[in-house]
Amino acid sequence: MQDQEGFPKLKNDNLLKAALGEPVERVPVWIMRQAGRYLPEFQEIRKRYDFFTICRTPNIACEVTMQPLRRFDLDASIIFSDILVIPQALGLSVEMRPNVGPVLPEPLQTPEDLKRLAPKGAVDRVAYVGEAITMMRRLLDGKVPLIGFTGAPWTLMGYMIEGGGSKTMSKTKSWLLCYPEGSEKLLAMLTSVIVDYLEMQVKAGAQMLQIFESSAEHLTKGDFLKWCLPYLKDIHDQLTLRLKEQSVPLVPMTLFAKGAAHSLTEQSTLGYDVISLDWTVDPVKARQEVGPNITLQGNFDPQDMYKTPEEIRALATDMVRKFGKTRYIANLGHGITPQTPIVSVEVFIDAVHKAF
Ligand SMILES: Cc1c2[nH]c(c1CCC(=O)O)Cc1[nH]c(c(CCC(=O)O)c1C)Cc1[nH]c(c(CCC(=O)O)c1C)Cc1[nH]c(c(C)c1CCC(=O)O)C2
Repeated sequence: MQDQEGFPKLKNDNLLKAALGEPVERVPVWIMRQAGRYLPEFQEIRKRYDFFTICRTPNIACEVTMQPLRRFDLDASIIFSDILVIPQALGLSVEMRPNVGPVLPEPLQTPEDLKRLAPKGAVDRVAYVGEAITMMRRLLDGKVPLIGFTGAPWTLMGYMIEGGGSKTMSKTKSWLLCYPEGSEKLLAMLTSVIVDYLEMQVKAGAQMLQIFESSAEHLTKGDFLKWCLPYLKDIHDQLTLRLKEQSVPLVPMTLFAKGAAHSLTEQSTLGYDVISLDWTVDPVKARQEVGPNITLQGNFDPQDMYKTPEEIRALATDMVRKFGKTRYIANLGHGITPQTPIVSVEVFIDAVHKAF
């Protein structure tokens, strides 16, 4: 592991400039889940290896991270991994079943089960993510910046209690109601491990960080403010403090709270440089709510990637012009879906770059 120094010089820094509000040569664009099942070359690798084997093997993780960069004129890379490596590091088993998604066969049932979790040493059990990040920085040779990421506490808590994805999150919501103290304890434990994990990623070479609160959409505004926001603030503040204490340069941080457009103003007070939006939010309205000093990211509807190239070009151009050239990073409003045509991605990226 090493500090940011000693890596190849960055050639395309539009992403980092946009995050910090500096002028850009072109609007930077990347795609959530850009390394994934819509790419035939990913499917090929996936036939040969189990999902978490790919995550745990730095040279395979790097190969997969590189795949979309070979095809597309992207302005960022994101290290190949998954948010569920943290529940795994805490001691829960997680399987990735093809066409089903993640399954945790022994989820947490009551706060008694918190005893089964091992926060001590958890970050050491995801050291392979740091190794992949360091290896990737060398392979990238400064082509584009490398983003590290984590799931946010509420989203991870949901998978750990539901035992997988859930349409309602009813078990997790009943924890909030029946075991408020146990819920707080779990969220605080996750926050602490996440701060260690992000610190490790920055030291390994991550040049920007994204926090995925993908399951915010299940909560009312009141519950989002109570069960997500304080932990998201802690993650930002504790990580910042920790890096400053060690004189490690800070990196821009992005918050993606899917379905939490009801609280954009509140999100903008947490200290994050970038707020990532899902597709339900109007760009102009989002800008009014967060003010001029936050960068916005998003928010093309992933389903619009199934429209014709002409329609995609028109919609993407319109989106980028509404957000404006500065303080903006183009992306989808959520992950790209498996059947998306490759040509849609090409047209989307080209439209972003040509919008101004
Ligand atoms: C909720 C969540 C997960 N994982 C992630 C989130 C937050 C983002 C979001 O909300 O989409 C984050 C994630 N997962 C993956 C990445 C890789 C980096 C990248 O963006 O290219 C990232 C950033 C790889 C992946 N993670 C997963 C795949 C597909 C797995 C396979 O090959 O079977 C990939 C490439 C599997 C996964 N992992 C997860 C689910 C629900 C699923 C199944 C659904 C799906 O496949 O899209 C948990």
